[in-house]
Amino acid sequence: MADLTCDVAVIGAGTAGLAAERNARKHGASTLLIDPDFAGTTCATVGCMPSKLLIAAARAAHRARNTDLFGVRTGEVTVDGPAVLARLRQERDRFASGVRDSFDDLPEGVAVKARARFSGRNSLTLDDGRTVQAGAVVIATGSSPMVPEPYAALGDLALTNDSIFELDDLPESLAVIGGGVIGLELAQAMARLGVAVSLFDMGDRLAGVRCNKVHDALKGAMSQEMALHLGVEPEPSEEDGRVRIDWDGRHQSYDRVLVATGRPPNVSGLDLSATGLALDDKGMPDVAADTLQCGDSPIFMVGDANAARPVLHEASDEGGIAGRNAVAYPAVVPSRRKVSFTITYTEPPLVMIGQDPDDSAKIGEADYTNQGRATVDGENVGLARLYAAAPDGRLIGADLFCPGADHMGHLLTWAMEAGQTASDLLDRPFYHPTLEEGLKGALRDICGAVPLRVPGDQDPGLPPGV
Ligand SMILES: Cc1cc2nc3c(=O)[nH]c(=O)nc-3n(C[C@H](O)[C@H](O)[C@H](O)COP(=O)(O)OP(=O)(O)OC[C@H]3O[C@@H](n4cnc5c(N)ncnc54)[C@H](O)[C@@H]3O)c2cc1C
Ligand SMILES: NC(=O)c1ccc[n+]([C@@H]2O[C@H](COP(=O)([O-])OP(=O)(O)OC[C@H]3O[C@@H](n4cnc5c(N)ncnc54)[C@H](O)[C@@H]3O)[C@@H](O)[C@H]2O)c1
Repeated sequence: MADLTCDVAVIGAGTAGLAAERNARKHGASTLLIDPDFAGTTCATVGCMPSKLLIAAARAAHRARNTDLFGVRTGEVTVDGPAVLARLRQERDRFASGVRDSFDDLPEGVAVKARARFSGRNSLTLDDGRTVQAGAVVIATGSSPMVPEPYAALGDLALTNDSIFELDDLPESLAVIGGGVIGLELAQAMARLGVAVSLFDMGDRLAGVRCNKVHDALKGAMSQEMALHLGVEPEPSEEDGRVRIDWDGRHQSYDRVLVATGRPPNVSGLDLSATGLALDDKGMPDVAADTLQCGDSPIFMVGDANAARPVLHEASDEGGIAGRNAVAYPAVVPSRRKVSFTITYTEPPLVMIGQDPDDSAKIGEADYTNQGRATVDGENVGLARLYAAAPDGRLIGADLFCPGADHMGHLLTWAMEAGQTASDLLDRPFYHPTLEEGLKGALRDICGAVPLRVPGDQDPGLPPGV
């Protein structure tokens, strides 16, 4: 006899799990939300929010140091590391406590403070010895930093996103291992805060950028702010209380090392083999993207745990879809998934939207190195590449590394969601002088290549600098 029973058990009280539990309860289910800590989400505590707070401080320092261009003299700019980190933690703690307050709104008995593992398809064992029998289970256990053994052996000298925001002061020097999203965002922020940063990646691509031209622009910009070592195998060791990195017959010492080599899903402690699901060589079941169901089982997998779209808004969407389907099981209903959209908060931001362009795609390009508004603001760097399907000219994807890419990326994603063409977008008003105006050239390229109507009553000239 199980100690606890419910219609839907959700494992993990992060963004995805909270959404799943909420939606299952909204659809009439009795629910349990199981988490060992209820500490707040990864996003609020060690992810999106503290990293963006660090980036905000870095932006302030960078702007303060770069006023001469405008004839504005500020004198020497100093960065007070403890003050930067104190503000970061103060705001971060407010975000995290907001999430923790939301746990108090859960109905009596829903929150179960324990670590869960499967003992069968519909049954869980908790680390306090209790058992749970559920009609359906949603796995929302998130992901954790992977720390390769030689870095783990460095003890406190090795940082991850779990520990870097707890530092009392900024290090003088930092090696960053991994040029993925986390490595890139934090490396640039640290460099702008005055830390001497070297970034190492065993691959040749930063942040998985798919477009060569965009990658060249990103790499060029980053290499001006940090020492960039791509396609190398860094080997760490401890030397006189510091971190020594050896690579390609060279070596250098750093105060600390940030390990940003990926965040695999938290599945190893779940005993998924007890579910009878077929598992791949990474121990992962097959998860349907439109229902979040594992095979035809009553088990659903959402957020970073399924490793498909490990960003916040997708974790939230997936939780919602799985929560509803867990109640409806076995009559699950597929949901339309949104156009994929990621922003890496470098400066300028790096944005990837939608599909890879195949050979038939029509491509438009906008150069921001001489664009009007970007030049006015002294931020003229990078480019935007837009992809459209032939023969109709529908926008299907984009890669941007340019000022304002985080905002323009939203406009483009929304246009793709609406099935709009390059011509449709050109029919919209473009204010002057804006970064959005820069996209006009790319949209016209696509209209010419498809070919597609360039709105007939539109002046083909461009205002200064566009
Ligand atoms: C440094 C960093 C910066 C980021 N920046 C951004 C950003 O700017 N924008 C963006 O969109 N995304 C960003 N992300 C990604 C985003 O934070 C994640 O995609 C999102 O938080 C994942 O939510 P989740 O619910 O899947 O996992 P989590 O919030 O991690 O929740 C998982 C929960 O499962 C619990 N758990 C684990 N195992 C068990 C078990 N066996 N039993 C019970 N409970 C368990 C954990 O305690 C945890 O509470 C960032 C991530 C990082 C690390
Ligand atoms: N702005 C955002 O939305 C945002 C910000 C941060 C993180 N995230 C999420 O967090 C996830 C994890 O990010 P991440 O940057 O940790 O992982 P990642 O998988 O994006 O990048 C890891 C990098 O580390 C390199 N690497 C792995 N092992 C190595 C080794 N031993 N030596 C040298 N290089 C090595 C890989 O080649 C890769 O480039 C991302 O997929 C992203 O979804 C999102």
